[in-house]
Amino acid sequence: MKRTRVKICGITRQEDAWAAIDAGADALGFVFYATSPRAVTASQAQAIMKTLPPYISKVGLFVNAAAAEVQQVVAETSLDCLQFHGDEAADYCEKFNLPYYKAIRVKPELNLIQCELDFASASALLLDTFSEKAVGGTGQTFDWTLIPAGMQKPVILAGGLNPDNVTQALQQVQPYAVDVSGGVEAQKGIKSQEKITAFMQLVMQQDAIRNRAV
Ligand SMILES: O=C(O)c1ccccc1NCC(=O)[C@H](O)[C@H](O)COP(=O)(O)O
Repeated sequence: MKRTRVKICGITRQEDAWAAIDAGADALGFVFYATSPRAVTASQAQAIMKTLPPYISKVGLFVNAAAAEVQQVVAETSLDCLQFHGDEAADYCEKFNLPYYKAIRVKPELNLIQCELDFASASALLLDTFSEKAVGGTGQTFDWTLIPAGMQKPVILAGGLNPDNVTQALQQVQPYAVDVSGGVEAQKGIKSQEKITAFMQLVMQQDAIRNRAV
């Protein structure tokens, strides 16, 4: 029985965290990147994290942050995992004694098999949309045919997913997990309970169809 994991990223409010958990999400993302409209401080994030039940993964997102900044956030929060969304190298990502995902902003000329080798220590690769305008949270999809068959690491599909396109994404890519932020928002930084629920139901529906077929 296969199940697609779901991370809801860009959590800024306790009620949004709980809307995601109640709908069945596996992981919550907290953005520690000051220029993002979804940015939280360590103390804001920890105030939310301490209300969460067990078995929900708390992921801290950083973009080219100084190592000391990451260390401080790790010390002040109960993060389970780190997500590096900038140009970080593997030896930097490995410094923090926590599992990490490396976000790769996909472009046609990029060799994703080489990325898996470059980030051999990563728990997963998170494939997101490349944009000149923003490092992440673009709300735009990328060309999923650029993902090669036979990737060895778990693939977390991100970038512009929403209730209108997640079914097609799951059918086409069959990723280990999907990651969504803007597609389940009412406005930037504020999640919509209805959109989260719709998104989760579609993922579960697709999993049920896939499991019936095998
Ligand atoms: O959300 C942001 O503002 C952000 C800023 C800088 C780097 C990454 C950022 N977000 C990444 C995510 O929320 C997700 O991991 C993923 O990229 C999905 O975003 P979206 O396209 O909005 O679904």
